[in-house]
Amino acid sequence: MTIRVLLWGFGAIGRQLADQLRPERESGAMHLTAVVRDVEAHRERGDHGVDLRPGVTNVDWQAALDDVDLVVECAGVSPARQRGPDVIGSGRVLVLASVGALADPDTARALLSGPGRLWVTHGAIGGFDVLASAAEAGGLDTVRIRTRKLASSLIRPWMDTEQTQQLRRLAPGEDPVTVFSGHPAEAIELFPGNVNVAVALAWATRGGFPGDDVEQLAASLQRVEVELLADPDAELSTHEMSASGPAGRLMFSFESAPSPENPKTSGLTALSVAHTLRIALDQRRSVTETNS
Ligand SMILES: NC(=O)C1=CN([C@@H]2O[C@H](COP(=O)(O)OP(=O)(O)OC[C@H]3O[C@@H](n4cnc5c(N)ncnc54)[C@H](OP(=O)(O)O)[C@@H]3O)[C@@H](O)[C@H]2O)C=CC1
Ligand SMILES: O=C([O-])CC(=O)C(=O)O
Repeated sequence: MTIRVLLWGFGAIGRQLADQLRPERESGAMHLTAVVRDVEAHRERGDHGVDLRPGVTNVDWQAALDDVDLVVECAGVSPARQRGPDVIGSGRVLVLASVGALADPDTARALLSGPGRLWVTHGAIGGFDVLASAAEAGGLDTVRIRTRKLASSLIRPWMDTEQTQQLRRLAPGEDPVTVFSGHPAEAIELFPGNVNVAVALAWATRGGFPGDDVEQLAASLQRVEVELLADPDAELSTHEMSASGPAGRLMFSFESAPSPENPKTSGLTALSVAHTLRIALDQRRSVTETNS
């Protein structure tokens, strides 16, 4: 049986993901379709073995959804908030790359309340098994993440001229500039393409029992502390995480090669999405077999 997967977002992550899924595509186990805003422009860039179809209007979107079994979001926090609840509402599985969408409590509630199933990717970072185990046992008091990226990738339209110039002029060898310090929900509003990892960390360390997810996540988003640095020497995106409490002191450091197509995004993200998608498919298969 061929599983029909919809890629929602066909940029750096979507294209790298399509390449990662080559074995499934070539064996006929999976068929990939991507909804894009400009089919011709994407065709010129190469389709990576994926069918391209327009995804501009609600009608396009609904038709695409009707034709697939499972959706992989790699479009951005704002589109994930806008259409993610429809995917879950349709009863389909949704694999989420823009984990920052969960920082909004209404979106989190909609994405977690079914009837579809949400899979949250670990994205550009990891170590979530041990962090989740410690958090579930009440073993963490502090959870921190410090992310360093190239200054040019952190310039945002809302910055004033002075801040924009400061980031533009930051030269190799100079001290990094802190562009954000606070909690993930505020960070993701300001830097939606850069700190999904911080919301993913809050999700992983929410603790509690299944069923309390939205409330636990809200508390966890208040506990996680985020620092985002514009670093002129950050050739690789780096994420340093630390957590401490009765469980001990846990430290993780990630220096990830950039995505082949988008230097802002760590290449590990698409690998995480491929891994999560394969787990989701495996689980779906075993449920189908049990029910048949
Ligand atoms: N969890 C994690 O660790 C990480 C998560 N991310 C998340 O993944 C997202 C995608 O990253 P990346 O692939 O590098 O980004 P890109 O900018 O390379 O690609 C984004 C794609 O999404 C499409 N898109 C954007 N807005 C919409 C919309 N409103 N409706 C439909 N399609 C849309 C774009 O379409 P078009 O081609 O038409 O412009 C493009 O194809 C990021 O925005 C971020 O939220 C990223 C890095 C790490
Ligand atoms: O790719 C990365 O290094 C992390 C990132 O952009 C995000 O979390 O949004």
